[in-house]
Amino acid sequence: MYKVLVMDGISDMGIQLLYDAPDVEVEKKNGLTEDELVAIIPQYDALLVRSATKVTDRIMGAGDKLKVVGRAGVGVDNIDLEAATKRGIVVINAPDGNTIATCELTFAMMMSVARMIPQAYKKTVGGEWDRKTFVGVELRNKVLGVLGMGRIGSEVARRAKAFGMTVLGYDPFLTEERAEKLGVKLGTVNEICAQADFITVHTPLTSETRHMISRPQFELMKKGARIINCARGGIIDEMALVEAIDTGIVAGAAFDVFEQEPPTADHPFLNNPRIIVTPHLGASTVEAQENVAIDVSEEVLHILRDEPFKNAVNMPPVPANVLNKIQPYFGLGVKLGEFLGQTVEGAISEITVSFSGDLIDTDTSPLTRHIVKGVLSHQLEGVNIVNAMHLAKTRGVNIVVQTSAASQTFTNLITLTLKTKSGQRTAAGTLLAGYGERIVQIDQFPVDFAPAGHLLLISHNDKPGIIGKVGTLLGSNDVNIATMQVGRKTFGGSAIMVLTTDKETPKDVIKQLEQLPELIAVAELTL
Ligand SMILES: NC(=O)C1=CN([C@@H]2O[C@H](COP(=O)(O)OP(=O)(O)OC[C@H]3O[C@@H](n4cnc5c(N)ncnc54)[C@H](O)[C@@H]3O)[C@@H](O)[C@H]2O)C=CC1
Ligand SMILES: O=C(O)C(=O)COP(=O)(O)O
Repeated sequence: MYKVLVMDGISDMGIQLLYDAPDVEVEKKNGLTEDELVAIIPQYDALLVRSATKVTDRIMGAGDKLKVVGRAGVGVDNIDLEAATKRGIVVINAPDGNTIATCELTFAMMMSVARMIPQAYKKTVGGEWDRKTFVGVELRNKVLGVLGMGRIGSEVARRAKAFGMTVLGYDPFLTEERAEKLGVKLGTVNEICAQADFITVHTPLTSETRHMISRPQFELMKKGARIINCARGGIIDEMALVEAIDTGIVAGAAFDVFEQEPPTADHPFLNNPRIIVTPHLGASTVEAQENVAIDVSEEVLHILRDEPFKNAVNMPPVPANVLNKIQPYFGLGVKLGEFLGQTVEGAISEITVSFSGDLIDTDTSPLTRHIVKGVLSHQLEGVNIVNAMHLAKTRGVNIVVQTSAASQTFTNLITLTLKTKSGQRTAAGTLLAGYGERIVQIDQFPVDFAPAGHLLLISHNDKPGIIGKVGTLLGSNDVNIATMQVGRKTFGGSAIMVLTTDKETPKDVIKQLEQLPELIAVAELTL
């Protein structure tokens, strides 16, 4: 039974999938301190959060069983990604579910700041009928600057066109073509600051975007500019904004997010009549909360059940067309890695993976992760596809990936070579239509067996009677042979024997096998 801890008031409707899962037990908690989380996290396999819970290195370090941290939302700045990656914890988010909610809040904020609705409301309910103070501005014919043209920024730009606004956009990944499609003119941050009547930011908070709008940008702005931040506190320099309001450059600002959340009671935004604020409500709609919770629950279930999942924040994304092509090879990749990893002794200095046949024209890096995971899993605990490459790198293992011309014999072939101090070993595997995963080469010997169950890998000299001796010895020790494969290059030369047995061969039987004069080496492998 997997235990999932759900924090931060994630939508119950959205996580119904988890409640319904027969192999999952859900617990909901709120407002735990780091210490409290550290104390209880060892029981859980998955942790689900919104932005309130800071998922620190300490918490993940204590999460002995923790496989996945799910963020029911976009921003993962509250999760220590590096700490997760080094521990092999998958971090997933739900990037699409709250786009519209946040875009619509941005518009609500833009209109509120243009017409001073919150200020007018406050006076009116206070008994004052003040129609003079609240003369606003229209959006029509104004210039809107959008910094960050991703999901939310693009939706904001679309809607702004309907309001008759001219939209200027900045995003390092925005092509001229896409900008044209959206009806957006491209500009630099400074150009946009100089021309816009309204500026809204929709980037993540990174070292590049921190204080992207600060004193120098405010100095460029038109008198009367209005600023909106429904993305992340810190993208706009809060103190510089207050100054720009005091000096009359900025006429008004609307902030949903703060550099520190919640802000302290003496935060200068909280009693400034030109600044309106909300408590990080961008994603807070019934629809968005349901969407993000559904998305994250689906992915969490996949990860817990070891099923393929779409996207992880701490792993490069895999496009659907690539995934469709290489996913069938994941199992083979892991098995091949596990198989060969068990045949070598001592530290591995190099892992070489060579793809041929159907696998040459596609991005095979996700498959390489599976192979490396398989190789390392015999030597290291807790290795998975998230941390496999990281663990290999930190242990100084060189990973070489090659493609070779189409295989003559097989439609697809993965060849794996492991280098250690004492030499190198190679194995190749293929996915054979109708037969599934097969290992078809060990070192220089052709073989053909399914990489599963208990295996005995025997190197020997090709002499008459050797197969009988091995069979008799195993049989007399009650080890039943399920399949047997013998590979040799030349008559009477060195050869290899791969046996699958119905149960693990006891250590003392391996010792007896090793004493047969024709045998060079015996290895017991379990896959
Ligand atoms: N207030 C709230 O409750 C919510 C806030 N957000 C925040 O809104 C922001 C945007 O979210 P999405 O549009 O979903 O993300 P997204 O990833 O689709 O878009 C972000 C865009 O910012 C761009 N970008 C990155 N660095 C940049 C730079 N230096 N200058 C200009 N552009 C840059 C990226 O290229 C990308 O296109 C995120 O910070 C997210 O956490 C999202 C949902 C709710
Ligand atoms: O998705 C995001 O990035 C958000 O900021 C939403 O945060 P929340 O889930 O409402 O705490």
